[in-house]
Amino acid sequence: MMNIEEEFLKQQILERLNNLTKPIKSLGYLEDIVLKIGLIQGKIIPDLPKDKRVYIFAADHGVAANGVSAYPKQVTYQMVLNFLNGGAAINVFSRHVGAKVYVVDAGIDGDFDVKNDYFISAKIGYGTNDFTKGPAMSREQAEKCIEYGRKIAKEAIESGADLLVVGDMGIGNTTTASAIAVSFGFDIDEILDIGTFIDKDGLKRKRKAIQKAIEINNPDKNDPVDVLAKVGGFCFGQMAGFILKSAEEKIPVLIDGFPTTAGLLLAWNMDHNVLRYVFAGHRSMVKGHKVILDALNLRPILDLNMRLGEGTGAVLSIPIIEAAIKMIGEMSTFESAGVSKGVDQVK
Ligand SMILES: Cc1cc2ncn([C@H]3O[C@H](COP(=O)(O)O)[C@@H](O)[C@H]3O)c2cc1C
Ligand SMILES: O=C(O)c1cccnc1
Repeated sequence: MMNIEEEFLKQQILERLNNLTKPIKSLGYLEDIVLKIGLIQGKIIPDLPKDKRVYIFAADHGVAANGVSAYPKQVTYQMVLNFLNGGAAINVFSRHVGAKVYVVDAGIDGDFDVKNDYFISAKIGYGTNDFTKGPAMSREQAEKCIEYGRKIAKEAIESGADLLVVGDMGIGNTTTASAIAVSFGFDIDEILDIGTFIDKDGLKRKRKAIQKAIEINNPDKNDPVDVLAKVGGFCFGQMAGFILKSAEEKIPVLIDGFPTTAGLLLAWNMDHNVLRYVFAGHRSMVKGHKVILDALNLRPILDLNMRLGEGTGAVLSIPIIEAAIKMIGEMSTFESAGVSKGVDQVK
């Protein structure tokens, strides 16, 4: 619900958009994007982001022991080193758009001996328990995840970040994300996907693991902390806390593919208001991604047949957001350019 000032600002933004030298609404979704950013910043002409950052929440999952991913668990650890060395897809794309890459150890099964300003140790444990055998973590750990995620967002914003991106890394992430989604009532048949390209048998094992997780843990869909504790992962809880805090501080936050959208699902179940600050950077190829985005009424900016994660799709959407901001700030109005308005616009 918008208050009177927000409603007034919205009208002012729409009036400016309609006075720019273009047919009414001809810039489509770009106009919606800049309206949302304007309402977030409380300005008709929003500022361009000056400090763009992606935070990759990395952790291991006990469920990976069930053969639910096409890759071995060690890849989580190895990819973190790759991120820190600047060699992953997210590094390349972030350099391209001028964003900084931060890596969070939310609970990887391994220790890091790195001193790097872009590495954040927020370890809750050495991977979660296998949730096909019992809860992934304790309720205390789940609460700690949310708290750590909030703290990471707080520190990011206090040190100047004005556009945040959520990224994920963790072998077994799409299984855990699916278990979270199914716990909240999504149909497994609409959600289940091959993730990093598992084969038919792997997909069967994945389905079984998700079903077993729900069956034996009985997560309470009205209690998001319970869902996180029973069938979640350390990185998912931290993503949720990060999104909640970003929204509280009125900083736009971009989600990426299926796993980060499961993080949003947890946050949304704690506070529906987060959606005013969240953008879906892209739609990934994972089947359930569209299903969840549609349920949240979030329209993705890009649709590039990607299925990677790390924040890659979201980071690539940043130039579109920037172009939308430049559009409202730099385009001439009909008056300033001496261009004739449409017949219906002339009163
Ligand atoms: C080399 C490599 C780099 C990645 N970067 C992101 N992911 C992505 O794949 C994982 C989830 O897929 P699943 O649920 O099938 O295990 C996550 O780590 C995700 O970020 C990667 C996966 C691999 C193998
Ligand atoms: O949707 C994603 O972002 C995704 C898909 C497959 C593996 N990891 C992430």
